[in-house]
Amino acid sequence: MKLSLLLSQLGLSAHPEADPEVSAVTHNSSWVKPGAVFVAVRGLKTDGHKFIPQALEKGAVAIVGEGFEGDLPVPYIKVEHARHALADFACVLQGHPSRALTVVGITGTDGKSTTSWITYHLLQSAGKPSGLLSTVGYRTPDGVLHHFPQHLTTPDSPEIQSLLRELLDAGATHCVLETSSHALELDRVRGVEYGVGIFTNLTPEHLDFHGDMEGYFQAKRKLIDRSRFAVLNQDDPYARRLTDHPSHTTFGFSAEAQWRATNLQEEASGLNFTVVSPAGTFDVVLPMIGQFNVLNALAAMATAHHLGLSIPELQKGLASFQGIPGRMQLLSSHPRVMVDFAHTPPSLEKALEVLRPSTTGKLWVVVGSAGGNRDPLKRAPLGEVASRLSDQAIFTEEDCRDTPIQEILQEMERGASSTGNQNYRSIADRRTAIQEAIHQAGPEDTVLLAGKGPEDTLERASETLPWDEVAEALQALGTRKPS
Ligand SMILES: CC(=O)N[C@H]1[C@@H](OP(=O)(O)OP(=O)(O)OC[C@H]2O[C@@H](n3ccc(=O)[nH]c3=O)[C@H](O)[C@@H]2O)O[C@H](CO)[C@@H](O)[C@@H]1O[C@H](C)C(=O)N[C@@H](C)C(=O)N[C@H](CCC(=O)O)C(=O)O
Ligand SMILES: Nc1ncnc2c1ncn2[C@@H]1O[C@H](COP(=O)(O)OP(=O)(O)OP(=O)(O)O)[C@@H](O)[C@H]1O
Repeated sequence: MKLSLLLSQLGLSAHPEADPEVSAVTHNSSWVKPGAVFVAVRGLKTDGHKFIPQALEKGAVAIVGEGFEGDLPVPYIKVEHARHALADFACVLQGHPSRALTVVGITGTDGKSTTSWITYHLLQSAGKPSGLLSTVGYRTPDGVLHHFPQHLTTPDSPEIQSLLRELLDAGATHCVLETSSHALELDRVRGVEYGVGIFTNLTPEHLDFHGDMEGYFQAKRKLIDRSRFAVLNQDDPYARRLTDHPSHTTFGFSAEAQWRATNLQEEASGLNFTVVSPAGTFDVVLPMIGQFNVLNALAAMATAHHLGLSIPELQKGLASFQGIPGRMQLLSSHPRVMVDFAHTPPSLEKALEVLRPSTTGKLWVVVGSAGGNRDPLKRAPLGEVASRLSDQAIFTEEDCRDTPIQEILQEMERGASSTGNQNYRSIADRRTAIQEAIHQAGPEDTVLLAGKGPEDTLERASETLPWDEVAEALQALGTRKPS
């Protein structure tokens, strides 16, 4: 697109001296490719204007900024708000893809990824070709999971707009977009037109960035304010403040919620409950662990119903949900084997606490701690949590890198010994440790394989081995003696 056309679509005046062809826009000088417009953003750590020379060296054909003194060999466009300009340029370059998609935005402190994945699955399984952008990666309508080069929940506006374009071109009619408070505050989603906005909950997090809870709430509420339809958690006091939205529904356990769950039963194979809703009263099965997932499922169902799914489609979709790769992923029921990426003491604690109530037999955990310079102080606390909250803990390798594995295992055992329990041992080889746990577990036991989750490598000394935790677990289940 010619720069003059781009500028005219944005209501900015053209530059008579040159009219280059523009192929992309970016705020990061190191990502500039020939033909790109570089937008200099005054950031929290540094000022993008300092990197204009680097952007020019890399082939930028125009510069956008809030104030630059000096001569430039390419057109310079002065704007009041560089982050707005970044998003606006990206929307125009990609042809405003969100206008042709039904976009579902999901925000909240917890449950964004899970709710996003369930919503995507419900839409897909009802035949609505959909895309998904979440912390875990993005999925195209063919179901393939791709990973972002950056590890952000919601990437920057040029990446969002080009992904929405990619999804539209791949035939998507709907897109589920996990929308972080950082993205809302930093205008990464400016120009995205949301059909539905879901608010899961709000508890203290990221207060260094947002200042206080009110600032955090005000950032999150932007999603709801700009969505045509809102899906709000009736059980959450912050979400309840948004019920003045002119077109909304609510979900929760409380009696006032329009979409509510009753008769909840948590079994080894998952959650069974009855949904009472404006669409009707019906039973559902969700193959997930953790009662908070009932709320995530209710939000996803309320959204999918608003977008036209019938009760049988909701029931069928929920029952066939396979979880998020490596996040409390349920692989079998007897014994119940779960793969989860929990690799810090608090996340391991939470995972074991979630599994305990629905474990009728023993609770096993296989867990390691990374080597190299990766947080050596967490090794003993991980051992302590594993021993305190499980019945049988097996300590093993987890990317030990150049640290001798025995050193890591001794630290984990030292932490475990502080509980006074005798319920732990170490098996250095991860494959053997997984086999041992799965082979020894009784049919009513739960085995949590923690720490690796969806990672695809295992780093051992100077070697990087290919690794697939789910495949390892399935292999061990396949060689288990029938019980
Ligand atoms: C705190 C935060 O969100 N920071 C974001 C912010 O960065 P910033 O303003 O500090 O940027 P800066 O480092 O000061 O640099 C200023 C400008 O100079 C540019 N620059 C800098 C260096 C250089 O060599 N060349 C260059 O062009 C930068 O690209 C930037 O445009 O603006 C950047 C551009 O939009 C973002 O990429 C960056 O996200 C950083 C990478 C980040 O880690 N963010 C995390 C905290 C985040 O956003 N997390 C949320 C949610 C997490 C959750 O819910 O758990 C997420 O959506 O992932
Ligand atoms: N609705 C919920 N309410 C409270 N806690 C939840 C809820 N859903 C999930 N959790 C907890 O939060 C953890 C993270 O869930 P999820 O990945 O869905 O959240 P998230 O907001 O997307 O976070 P992230 O962006 O890090 O993925 C889960 O492992 C679970 O322990």
